[in-house]
Amino acid sequence: MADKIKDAKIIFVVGGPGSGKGTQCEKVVAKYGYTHLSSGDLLRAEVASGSERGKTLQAIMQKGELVPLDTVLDMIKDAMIAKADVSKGFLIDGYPREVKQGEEFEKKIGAPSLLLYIDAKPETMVKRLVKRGETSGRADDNEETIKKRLDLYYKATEPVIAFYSGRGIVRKVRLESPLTGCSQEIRREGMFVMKEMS
Ligand SMILES: Nc1nc2c(ncn2[C@@H]2O[C@H](COP(=O)(O)OP(=O)(O)OP(=O)(O)O)[C@@H](O)[C@H]2O)c(=O)[nH]1
Ligand SMILES: Nc1ncnc2c1ncn2[C@H]1C[C@H](O)[C@@H](COP(=O)(O)OP(=O)(O)O)O1
Ligand SMILES: [Mg+2]
Repeated sequence: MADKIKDAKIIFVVGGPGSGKGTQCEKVVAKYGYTHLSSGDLLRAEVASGSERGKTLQAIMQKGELVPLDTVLDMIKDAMIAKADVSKGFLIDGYPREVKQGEEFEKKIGAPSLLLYIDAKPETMVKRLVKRGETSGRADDNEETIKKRLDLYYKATEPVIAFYSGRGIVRKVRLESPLTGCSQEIRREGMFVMKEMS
């Protein structure tokens, strides 16, 4: 089974909570037909199923903490296998959250060819999540949990970017509005990323 995804093209999508990972992934899917797998969405689907495992996960996510590595990695792997025959590549959104998650993914599945780093200012992320919380129904889109998620992002997840920068596969995407404030260099970099996807 796992053989099916042995040579799959893998792109990690990393960024803070509310940085726009899901939004950017949708654009890449529309343009390049990659399969989008969001660790948070997979976990929320498990919670929605009402399973015992889902209840345990819900309690962790509500506090803005990370669920156990094995749980999330198994879910991603199963989802990849299910899509292997129809997929030209995978956008893995929200994973790795810590360097150890990246190492385990590479041992069990394979190495990423790119890491898209969705960068945004902390105040932008908080603002977007508070706004999203008005309608999202997500238990973690409240100010207290948002602050915890942000702290954990800087502590645990930012080192992931440094780790993969050493391999030269990190591409930074910064799309904070207004877009007119975006430098030429960043625009070019954005296009470079897209070219590598096709
Ligand atoms: N103004 C603006 N809003 C954006 C942009 N990208 C995303 N948003 C909004 O910001 C919120 C968060 O975006 P998501 O794509 O859900 O972010 P995420 O990184 O997947 O967040 P998590 O699901 O919390 O991991 C949503 O309400 C989006 O509509 C952007 O480029 N500009
Ligand atoms: N790779 C991962 N490892 C552990 N926990 C994860 C995970 N991805 C998601 N989670 C859990 C903890 C997060 O607070 C929660 C929501 O994740 P998310 O939808 O990616 O949102 P965010 O990036 O805003 O924190 O799910
Ligand atoms: Mg998301």
